[in-house]
Amino acid sequence: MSAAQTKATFCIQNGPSFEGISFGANKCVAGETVFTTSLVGYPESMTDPSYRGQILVFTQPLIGNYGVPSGEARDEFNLLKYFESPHIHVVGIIVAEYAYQYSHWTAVESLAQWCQREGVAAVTGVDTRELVQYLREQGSSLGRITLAEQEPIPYVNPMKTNLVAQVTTKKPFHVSALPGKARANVALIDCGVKENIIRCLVKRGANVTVFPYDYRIQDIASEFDGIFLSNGPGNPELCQVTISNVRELLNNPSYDRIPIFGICLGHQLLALASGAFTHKLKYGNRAHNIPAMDLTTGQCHITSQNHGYAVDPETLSKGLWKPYFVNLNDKSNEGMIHLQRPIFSTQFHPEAKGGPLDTAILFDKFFDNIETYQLESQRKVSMSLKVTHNTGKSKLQTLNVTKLAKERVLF
Ligand SMILES: NC(=O)CC[C@H](N)C(=O)O
Repeated sequence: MSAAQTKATFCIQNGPSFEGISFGANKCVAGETVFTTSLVGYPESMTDPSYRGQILVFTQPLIGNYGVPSGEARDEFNLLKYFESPHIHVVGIIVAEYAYQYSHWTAVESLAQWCQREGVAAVTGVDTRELVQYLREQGSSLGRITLAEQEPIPYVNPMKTNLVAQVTTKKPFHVSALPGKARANVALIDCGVKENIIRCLVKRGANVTVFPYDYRIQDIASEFDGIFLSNGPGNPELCQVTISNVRELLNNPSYDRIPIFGICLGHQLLALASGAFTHKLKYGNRAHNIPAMDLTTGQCHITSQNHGYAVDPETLSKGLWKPYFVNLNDKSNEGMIHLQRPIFSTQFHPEAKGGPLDTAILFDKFFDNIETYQLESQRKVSMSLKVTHNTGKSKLQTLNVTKLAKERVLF
């Protein structure tokens, strides 16, 4: 340890302590301790709003060796090219060995510089094997990082707060498909959406209007060809306002053909809105190689995951919903599908980032549902034209999307 290095202690509430060296912000932090077994993708995981308030332990022993790409870089849709949101959401990270030397053609700074700039604590030199064995035995636990001589701060349980309210866009915003490529208008309820989910929609030709998590989607759903429910942090049961909005949407017979797709928290909220239950998993599933079997085909897909809660499949309302995917490691629920309507959701992340892209086909399935819905709606309009000479108002007339912000509104 050089003179400039600061000692750090990572303590688990009612559990072991680990001594290490700080390479992040000069700050004590507390949160829920979770671990990921992913080998790559630390910039994506750390900027994923679903990790809000957590201390993330990487089981991959060497972290930081490819540095951190630019948070300014944008793609052709004006979406962040390398990050999943503009800022880091974990409060701290724990690694076995921080790579002080980094090298990658996209890197603009080191992981240490990035953590320091973003006010995120980071500790290296921890035996993450021992730590993860403890977490697997005891379950996700509260933890805190204390630096050198600083006073320890109290443990905090972020799962008791409405984290979604912190990460959602504060005002609606709009991301357009490329000129000449638009084929659908999708409303996205932002509970902490990852940039790549928006990209997966716009690159398939959706004009995406993103709404705050508490926006009354049931009042404007008729303006859209499909509804998307995003991923997000925390306990899904604390997101009551979204649950009750989605419930109203589901219960409104005039929307019974509208396609809905939910991912991770979106899946859990859809389940709760439909009357099912969720529960907290012992230590969650955070990895890029989790096998999930499609129960409609028997095919197994390797999936990217990051969640601490799961839907109880036995509580899905029989005759209306059925489980869609199952986790082949722990048999937990990985999705649900409506038996009559074009609605489905997954616990895993088909958009990946990081992780395998095997299940990206589910976005195509959503677009197939959208196309069918568009055809059905056109047929209805032409029938009502014959009967009532209705002018068939074009969609998105009442919502002036051109006036909306073009990226998430943070404050
Ligand atoms: N990635 C997510 O959307 C996570 C969902 C939820 N916060 C959970 O931990 O289960």
